Amino acid sequence: MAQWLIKNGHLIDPANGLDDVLDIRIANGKVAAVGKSLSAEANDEVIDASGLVVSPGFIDIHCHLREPGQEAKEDLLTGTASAAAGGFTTILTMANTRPVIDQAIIVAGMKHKIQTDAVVRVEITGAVTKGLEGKELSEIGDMAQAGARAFSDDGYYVNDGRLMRAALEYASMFNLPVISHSEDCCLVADGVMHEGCVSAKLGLKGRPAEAENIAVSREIMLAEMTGGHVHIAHVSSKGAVDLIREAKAKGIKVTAEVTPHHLCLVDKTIESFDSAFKVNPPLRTNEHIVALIEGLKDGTLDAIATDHAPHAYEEKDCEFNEAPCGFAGFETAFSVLHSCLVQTGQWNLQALIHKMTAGPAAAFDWKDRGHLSVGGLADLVLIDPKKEWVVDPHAMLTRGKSCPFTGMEMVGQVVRTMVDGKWVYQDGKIIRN
Ligand SMILES: NC(=O)N[C@@H](CC(=O)O)C(=O)O
Ligand SMILES: [Zn+2]
Repeated sequence: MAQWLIKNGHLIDPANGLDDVLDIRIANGKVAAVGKSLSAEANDEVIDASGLVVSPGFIDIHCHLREPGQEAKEDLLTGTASAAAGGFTTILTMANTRPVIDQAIIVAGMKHKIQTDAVVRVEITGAVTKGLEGKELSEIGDMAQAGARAFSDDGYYVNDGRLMRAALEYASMFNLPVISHSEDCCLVADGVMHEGCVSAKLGLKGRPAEAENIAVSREIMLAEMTGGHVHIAHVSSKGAVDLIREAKAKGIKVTAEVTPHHLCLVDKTIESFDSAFKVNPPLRTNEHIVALIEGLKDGTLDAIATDHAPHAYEEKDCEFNEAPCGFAGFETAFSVLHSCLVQTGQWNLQALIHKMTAGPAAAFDWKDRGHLSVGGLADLVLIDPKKEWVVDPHAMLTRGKSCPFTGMEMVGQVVRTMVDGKWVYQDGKIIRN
């Protein structure tokens, strides 16, 4: 197996408190050494990482790989290639597939397919309810035993509080989180964008922030009642941030994530009627963005998650009201946040890397990921923090070519990704080992 000595990079490993120019040696798929001026051993291939940032591989706890069943949108090959290009070495894929991942046998089938097709580590979410129908609990225990790492009906709120309570109780027996897509179904009904001045002006039906706040409060109360771990997906409202902050202070087991698009885009973009901006929960306003950034800074929000939700271009290429929600997110995530929040002085690179590595790992208690400890997994990325590029979805590896960041100028990009001690991505290309 190849051995690597990556020299002179700016190594940022928040879990280990490292932020310095350091060398790192990789051997046998593990981190063999981290330190100043390490000397190459026989068989080491030396990489000069001067000017580059070396980070633990990113962890995405919310994505949609569309397999099984919707391969026109994405599959394990294209989805994990896209993840590798974005610097993600572990991703958690959601259960809203066809068929829905709601039985142990489907989890097992996915695990098998992942072994042959995936270039990054893929973890699996099982559905909370059978067929995501919100009527009957799925076989949570069986799926946990088959290797599911979380449970979620993402795409839908589990409207029946009794089912959500039971899901939290069962999942907690396996120490696994239940991930909530928190939007009250009745309040969002057929809304297509954030409810506010812009939706009123455009005459489009709204999804109020209150729908999210109400949904989040129930989840917090059920987590307190059951002692289970609830994780709030794609937090987008100020009210939700406040509720989660309060719940954490009380010691309730709640964790939360925020997406790059909710941090960097507002509802006003929809004045173009471009369906690339259509997503659930919807893009909101600056007031919400300020609260989300505050939530990241004070630890209320544990992780950045992409909610990579690709659709075939033809599906998105239609009237705003008719278009499906969501878009690809892996290949823009780091660059968008680096350009939009770090370059503008609102945040710093160390904190951004923390929320993409140690943050998600700690939220889901994935102890072997999100750090570059000696003896640990060699999952890492090299980032060129100065690289300038323009977002062009047609140059991306995902099949989801509709992207709300199209044409935006970026500063900073992932240039190499290593999983398990092997390079899987370099300068625009996937390396299949
Ligand atoms: N976020 C979205 O707008 N869409 C997601 C579902 C989801 O995460 O809610 C999808 O699967 O397309
Ligand atoms: Zn969702």
